[in-house]
Amino acid sequence: MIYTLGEAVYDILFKNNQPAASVHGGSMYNVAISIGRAGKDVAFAGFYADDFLGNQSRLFLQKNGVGTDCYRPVAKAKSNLALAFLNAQMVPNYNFYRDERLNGHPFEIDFSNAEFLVTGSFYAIDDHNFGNVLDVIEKSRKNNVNVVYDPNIRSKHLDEHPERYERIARMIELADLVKVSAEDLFHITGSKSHDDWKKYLNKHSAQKYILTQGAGPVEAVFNDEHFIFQVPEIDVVSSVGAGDGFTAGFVSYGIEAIKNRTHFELAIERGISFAGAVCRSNENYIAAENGN
Ligand SMILES: Nc1ncnc2c1ncn2[C@@H]1O[C@H](COP(=O)(O)OP(=O)(O)O)[C@@H](O)[C@H]1O
Ligand SMILES: O=C(O)C[C@@H](O)[C@H](O)C(=O)COP(=O)(O)O
Repeated sequence: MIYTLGEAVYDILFKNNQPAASVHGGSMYNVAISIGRAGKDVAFAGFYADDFLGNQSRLFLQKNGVGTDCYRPVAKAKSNLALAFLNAQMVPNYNFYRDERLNGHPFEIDFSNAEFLVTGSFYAIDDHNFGNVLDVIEKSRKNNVNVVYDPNIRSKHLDEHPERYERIARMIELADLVKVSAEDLFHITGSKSHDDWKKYLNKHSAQKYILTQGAGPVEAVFNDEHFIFQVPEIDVVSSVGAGDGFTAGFVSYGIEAIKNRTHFELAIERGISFAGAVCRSNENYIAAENGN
């Protein structure tokens, strides 16, 4: 079983400044849907508003084979929204509208059958959620569940909040695998230099990490070994959820992905293939028929 933990956000996609599509989203929600569509055991842990969109988000998880026992309603809350303004390269710039009542709730997760816990994004470092997410990560580690962390940082989330940098560093230190994008590392380190990024990740003891760079190559480190993977050229319809698709492909490969170097490489190839499938549609996840 793979658990993904985070927030549901309803994404409204704008192209040429006009609404073009709307989909259930939120980084960890997207990861869960792709894994469910790939036919693997997965559950999403989080809290949804007990309104129309919130209830639709639960039904959509269930329809796609994602367990919802740890997805709990919050009475009187309103669903979170994100406006995603896509540029000519189909890369989003977000405006978020969040209801604070969805934050600050503790999780109850039974890790007895779990292989992976995947978490990250703003949700995990928010003032009201960080302690609860940290508790889940510590419990996962005690139960030998592999923790995958994706910071998924939008610049506005860090501005003038030094404590958030510390929280990201703490999560990196605790994770078994860090999946990070070039955009994340730029926001976290303030630098565009690969050397600075490596120093930062080493300083926080990231022994296994994967760096995605949009259309640029995927770079990965497995203990002391370094790998580079080219990404195929594609016609991008929407890159919202591309990184989440990558994570879904990687973890749905299976536990060997982070145990063994050869499987690590194969799982990255699978991640690239899932990410490409996500980019080719307006949805934030792979299409059900891409699931093998
Ligand atoms: N323009 C693109 N062309 C081809 N592949 C892409 C493109 N954008 C994203 N991808 C795929 O999605 C993966 C994750 O994209 P990236 O933009 O780095 O992450 P995120 O969505 O987290 O910002 C990339 O490694 C690549 O496989
Ligand atoms: O959670 C967010 O930050 C935005 C979401 O609404 C969006 O669905 C998303 O997570 C996209 O993530 P990506 O993989 O970094 O494109």
